[in-house]
Amino acid sequence: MLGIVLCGGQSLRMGTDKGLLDHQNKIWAQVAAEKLASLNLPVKFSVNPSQQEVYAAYLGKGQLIIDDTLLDVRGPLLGVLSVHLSNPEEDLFLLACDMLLMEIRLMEKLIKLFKPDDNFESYIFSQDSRQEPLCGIYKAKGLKKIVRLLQTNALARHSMKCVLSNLRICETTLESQDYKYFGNFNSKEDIKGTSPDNTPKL
Ligand SMILES: Nc1nc2c(ncn2[C@@H]2O[C@H](COP(=O)(O)OP(=O)(O)OP(=O)(O)O)[C@@H](O)[C@H]2O)c(=O)[nH]1
Repeated sequence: MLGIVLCGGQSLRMGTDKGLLDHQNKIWAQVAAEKLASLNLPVKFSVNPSQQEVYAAYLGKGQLIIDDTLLDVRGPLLGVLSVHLSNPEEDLFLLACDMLLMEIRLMEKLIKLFKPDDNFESYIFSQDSRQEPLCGIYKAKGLKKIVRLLQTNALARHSMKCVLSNLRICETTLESQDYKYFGNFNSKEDIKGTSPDNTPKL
């Protein structure tokens, strides 16, 4: 299984590339990578073509998987499918670079549930029946199915939500006290609202 830090977004609400923001002297992309690495996963970073140079300078070119601009999708799904097409046999553990509060113990729960040969194609959390697609496991066999749906124009919407609706999901309901770890930071306002312990520096 590969650990994938998704950092290829436009960061329009933040106004500056979220993955490169500083948190306790590390860039957000690295903070997420360390969480994945602590699960003993090799880690790569999913970025868009315009980010290639700057991310290579921080992380090394070999660490990056660049979005495939020929795919007719956008957003996180573009990152996920680009990673899948360049690593078609790998199951993926995705983590968005802006989920700074994610706890490793929660990610470990998904790893413990994961069985390479069971029937499930994805392992995710949900809160109040809202699924959390950007911290979760996606099996290669499920992503192959999504690519097939896309190629035959049968993926109704090009969103992670729609991806999940087409996969056999092992869904774990979060305890309410764990909801806060799924918060993500999209704007400078979001960052201001964090507790002193978790305040990322800009
Ligand atoms: N590789 C890749 N990752 C993406 C893409 N779009 C979004 N992501 C990642 O998916 C996660 C969720 O993205 P959003 O916060 O919804 O979008 P964003 O583009 O980062 O931010 P906004 O422009 O403010 O919407 C983040 O970790 C993004 O870096 C994309 O086109 N390619």
